[in-house]
Amino acid sequence: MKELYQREALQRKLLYNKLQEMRGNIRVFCRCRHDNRVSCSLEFPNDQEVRLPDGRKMKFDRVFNPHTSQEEVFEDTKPIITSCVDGYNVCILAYGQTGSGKTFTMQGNHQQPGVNIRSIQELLRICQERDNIFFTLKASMVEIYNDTIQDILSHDVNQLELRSQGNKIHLPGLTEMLVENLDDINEIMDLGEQNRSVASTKMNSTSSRSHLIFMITVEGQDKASGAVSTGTLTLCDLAGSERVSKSEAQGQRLTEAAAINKSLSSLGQVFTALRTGQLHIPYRNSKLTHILQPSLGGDAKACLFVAVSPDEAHLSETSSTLQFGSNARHVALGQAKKNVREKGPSTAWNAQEGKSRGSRR
Ligand SMILES: Nc1ncnc2c1ncn2[C@@H]1O[C@H](COP(=O)(O)OP(=O)(O)OP(=O)(O)O)[C@@H](O)[C@H]1O
Repeated sequence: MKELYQREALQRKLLYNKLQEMRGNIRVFCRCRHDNRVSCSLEFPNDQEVRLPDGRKMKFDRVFNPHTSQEEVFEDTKPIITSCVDGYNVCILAYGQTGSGKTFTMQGNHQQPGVNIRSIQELLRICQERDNIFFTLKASMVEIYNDTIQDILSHDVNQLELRSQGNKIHLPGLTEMLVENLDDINEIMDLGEQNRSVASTKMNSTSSRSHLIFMITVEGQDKASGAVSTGTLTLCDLAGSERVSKSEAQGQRLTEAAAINKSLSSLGQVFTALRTGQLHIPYRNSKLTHILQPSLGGDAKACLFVAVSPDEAHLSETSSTLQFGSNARHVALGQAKKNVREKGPSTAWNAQEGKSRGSRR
């Protein structure tokens, strides 16, 4: 009986995912962080609902309670992420107030790696498995601080200008690093972390006051047909979403908070415009939404993590974070399209060309 129920539940879940995929809905996952210093103010009646102390229930595509492991979180995200190997643009965003577990979910730590590292590992595994295709993985990392974009993998942490052409965006001078194995991943992560802390010290700020965007481009050339597919995975750890009035910010902190609020509300406006089918989508209202345009612009797949604290003291932020996620669930990007070119010279670097580090776009 139990087995039958589990099979049916799995079947329902697969059908639901298929339907969401056809509509192109943004998948929204809610994760409540673990914190043994406080008792949890939220309840989790099942794996799709969260109940607030006032009795309100919010529904998401998946709810992860404070005891959910990094492995379990990744398992549910994996199918979306790995579709970039087939030429889709995929975007994963983490939204929530400071300290709610966004960085833990995305970056994690050495013992409990998060979505970022697990994603590249999984992409490398799939690329190795498909031996009829030459794959090239390249990684870039940028930080958006006070509406300026900084290249976190360049040694002098260059400031970058954003150029756009239709739905495409370009960041001339952006550092791209070739990823071939686990050592490359660790090297890139370490360099990013080091440069990020140098940059934030220079700016007298903390890294949680900026948005971190990690991009992985997967280019594959079919050895037989020559067709080339290009997929991009954009992993975005957003700055904390708390309100200025609550943080009582002044001076530089106030400027930072205002830039964060502006960019996060631009993100909300983009979601609203997409949800209500407006002709004009205001991507250019902030660097954050502008850089994310190809990932939210109609032919991509997107997944939003809303991270919340279990602490009763943060209930009002928790409630507004959950509301943000709930609104995003109704955003339909349209059915995702693959980026595949028939035959043609690949820009993919294959093994014979050797390793090109720190090459530029
Ligand atoms: N699910 C979890 N299990 C165990 N510890 C967690 C979990 N989520 C977060 N933490 C811990 O809580 C602390 C704050 O988390 P984290 O830095 O990820 O928050 P954040 O939302 O990214 O904050 P900020 O906006 O300041 O960057 C960290 O010490 C982190 O290790």
